[in-house]
Amino acid sequence: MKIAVAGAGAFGTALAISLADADRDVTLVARSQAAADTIKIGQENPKLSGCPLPNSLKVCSDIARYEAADVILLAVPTQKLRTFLSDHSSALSGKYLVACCKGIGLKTLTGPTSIIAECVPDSTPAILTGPSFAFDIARGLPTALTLATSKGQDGEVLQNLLSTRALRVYRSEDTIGAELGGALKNVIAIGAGIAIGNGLGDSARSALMTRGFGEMRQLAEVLGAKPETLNGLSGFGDLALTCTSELSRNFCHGLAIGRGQDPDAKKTVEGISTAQAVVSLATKHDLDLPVCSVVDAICSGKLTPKEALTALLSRPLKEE
Ligand SMILES: NC(=O)C1=CN([C@@H]2O[C@H](COP(=O)(O)OP(=O)(O)OC[C@H]3O[C@@H](n4cnc5c(N)ncnc54)[C@H](OP(=O)(O)O)[C@@H]3O)[C@@H](O)[C@H]2O)C=CC1
Ligand SMILES: O=C(CO)COP(=O)(O)O
Repeated sequence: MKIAVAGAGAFGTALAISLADADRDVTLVARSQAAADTIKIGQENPKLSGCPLPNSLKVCSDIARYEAADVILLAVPTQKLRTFLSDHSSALSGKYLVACCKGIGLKTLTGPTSIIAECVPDSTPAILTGPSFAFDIARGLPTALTLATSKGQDGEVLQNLLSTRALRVYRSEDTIGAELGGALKNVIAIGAGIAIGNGLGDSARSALMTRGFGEMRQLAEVLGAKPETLNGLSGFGDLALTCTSELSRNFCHGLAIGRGQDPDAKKTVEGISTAQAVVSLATKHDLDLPVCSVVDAICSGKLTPKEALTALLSRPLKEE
């Protein structure tokens, strides 16, 4: 099967390297010829420097590659996914479309697989998610991910295609649970970064992670996820990674805020828009999600970290 990777950022490039290393027929499709040339000439992507491309990896900006492919990995940020799919819907029809992004679309408050189904109705939507930094995947370090698609047979095809000797893909039919786990953990990771940056300590981080995980499960269940999916790689697994590593952009965004510094606005930090989406979903479904709400309030400048801490600590005491 032919694979095309849409979105020549850090994650798309890492997946393309890993699959080319495993002898898959894979093409990385950059947004512009200039971006493709930069990658080809340097034999590495400046967005993933230090990770050389294997010779077998094809790089181009030719969207005809989507028509020629059987499977397209969508490694564009979630808020850009709808535009990308709408712009290329005819080339993408009839394909396996595997979202590799972690977020909730602000327009419809739905995850990537719903956005795919809406924009390219005759495709097979799937999501690849779970604890994995682009650098780890590109360097062939052991990684385990979840591949979720609503039909088991399609899941098996994709599981076999995307697994390599180092990258172990587990299958699920719970697309909603898998995509919500990956999206929501970014919000909690920003909160964990704020706590650490603000000098609140590891115990505070653990409290935020645990209470935040409860909010992830609560919202996901209301939206139709299976609770056990949140306990797996795409939920708990990715939460643990992202809340504890300075390789995470979401965690580092929080760290900067907690330290009173300006976060790097050029980085892809999915948790900011996801926090906004979560607040809208909480209102719609009448849910109390205090950790996600204060993260959104801090990111949008409505609360300072100190005010957010006071708000959380002064909530009424309750049973766990
Ligand atoms: N980096 C990581 O370690 C991991 C990332 N992810 C997820 O992967 C997704 C992408 O993140 P990541 O690769 O790191 O982000 P990057 O910022 O490194 O890359 C995003 C890429 O998407 C491209 N892009 C944006 N809009 C379009 C479009 N309309 N058409 C084509 N390309 C487009 C950008 O191109 P341009 O520069 O021209 O705008 C850029 O190359 C996120 O959802 C993230 O959560 C998941 C696991 C790990
Ligand atoms: O999703 C990731 C790890 O699984 C990457 O996290 P960041 O987007 O925060 O860098």
